[in-house]
Amino acid sequence: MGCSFSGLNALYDAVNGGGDVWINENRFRIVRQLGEGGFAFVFLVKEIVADASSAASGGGLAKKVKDPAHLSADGTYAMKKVLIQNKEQLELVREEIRVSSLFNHPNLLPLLDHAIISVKDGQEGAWKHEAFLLFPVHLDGTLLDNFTLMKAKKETFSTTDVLHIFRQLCDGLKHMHSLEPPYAHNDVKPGNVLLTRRKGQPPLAILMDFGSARPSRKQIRSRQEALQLQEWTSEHCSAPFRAPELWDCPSHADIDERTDIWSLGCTLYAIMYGVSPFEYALGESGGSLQLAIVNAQIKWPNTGPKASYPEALHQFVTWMLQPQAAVRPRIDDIIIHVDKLIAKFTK
Ligand SMILES: Nc1ncnc2c1ncn2[C@@H]1O[C@H](COP(=O)(O)OP(=O)(O)OP(=O)(O)O)[C@@H](O)[C@H]1O
Repeated sequence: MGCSFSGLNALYDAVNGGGDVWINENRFRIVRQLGEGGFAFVFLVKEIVADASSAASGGGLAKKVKDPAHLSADGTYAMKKVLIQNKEQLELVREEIRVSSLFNHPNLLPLLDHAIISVKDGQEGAWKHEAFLLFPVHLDGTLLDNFTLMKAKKETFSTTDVLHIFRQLCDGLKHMHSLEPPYAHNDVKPGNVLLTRRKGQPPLAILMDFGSARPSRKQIRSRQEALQLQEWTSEHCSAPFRAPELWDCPSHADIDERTDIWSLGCTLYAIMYGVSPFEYALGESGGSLQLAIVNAQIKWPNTGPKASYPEALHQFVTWMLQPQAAVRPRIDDIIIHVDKLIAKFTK
C-alpha cells in the first residue's frame, strides 16, 4: 500500500501546492474525491484551459473528444486514478481501455481520454505505473449510492422509474451483445450504474466499468477450462449477481452473453428492493450464496411499501433468473417484454 498512498498524496500535494494533473496535453484541477473502488480513486476534476477562447474554438479536451455531447458545459469530469501494483494489473487496465473504446452508446459511459504514467515509489524505490481515466461526471452517483440515500429517507423508485431505468440498461447491454464478436459486461450490478435525476422525467441510467467486459462466447471442453473460467469469474464478477453456470461450470458447456441476463434480473430486483435477490434470500441468518444462486432461491419482500410493485415485475425477474442458461431469454426478448410492461404501467 506504500506506493498507493504515496501516489495519492502526490496527487493531493499537487493540489495543495496549486499544481494540476495532466492527462496528455490537457490539464485538470482536482475539486474533490467522488468515491473509491478496489484499486481506484475517483475525483471530480475541472479542465483548466489556457484561455476561454481556446476552449470555445475547440481547444483542450474538445479537440480530442469525438462526440461533442460528451463534453461538459462547465468543464467538470470524473477522473479515475487506478493504482497498478503489478504486471497483471497493468494488463487489466490496458484491456479496460481497449474494450471501452469499442463501445459508443448513450447508456454506456464513454472513456474520454486516458494516460498510463510511470512513477517512482519513494526516492530509491522501483518504477510503478498509475493510470488516469477520464469520464463524463454524473454527480448523483451510482444506483447503489442512491439506494443508501433513499433507504435513509424510506423512499423507493416508482414502478415507472424502475422500468425506465431498467430499459436504459437493456439498451446499453444490447449494444454490447450485438457487437461482432458479442461482448458480455460480466459485472452488471447497481454499483456499476450511474444515475442522473431529471425533473419531470425518469432518471438517466448509464452502465459503466468495462474492466470485466470480454467476448462473451466460450466453448468449455475440459475440467481445466471450466475451473479456469470459475477462477476468472470469482475475481471479476460480483458474487451476488453472478450466474449459476459461472459458479459451477460443467466440463462441457457453451457459455454466452446470457450470463449478463442473469445479472440483469438480479439488478431489476435490486432496483426495486435495494439488494440482490440472493443476498435477500440469505437474510440475517446467512448461508451459502452459491447454493441460493444455483437453486435460484428467490424470496420477495412482502411487507410495507416493499409490496407495492406489480406481480408482473416479479414474474419478469423470475423469467430472467432461469438457472439453465440455454433456455434463459436473450436481450432482445427482454426488451420486447419491458416495452410491454412500460406500455401497461406508464400512463
Ligand atoms: N463518472 C462518474 N461520475 C460520478 N461518480 C463516479 C463516476 N465514476 C465513479 N464514480 C464514483 O466512484 C466510485 C468508485 O468508482 P468505480 O466503481 O468505477 O471504481 P472501481 O475501482 O471500479 O470499483 P469496484 O472495485 O467496485 O469495481 C463509484 O461508486 C461512484 O460513487
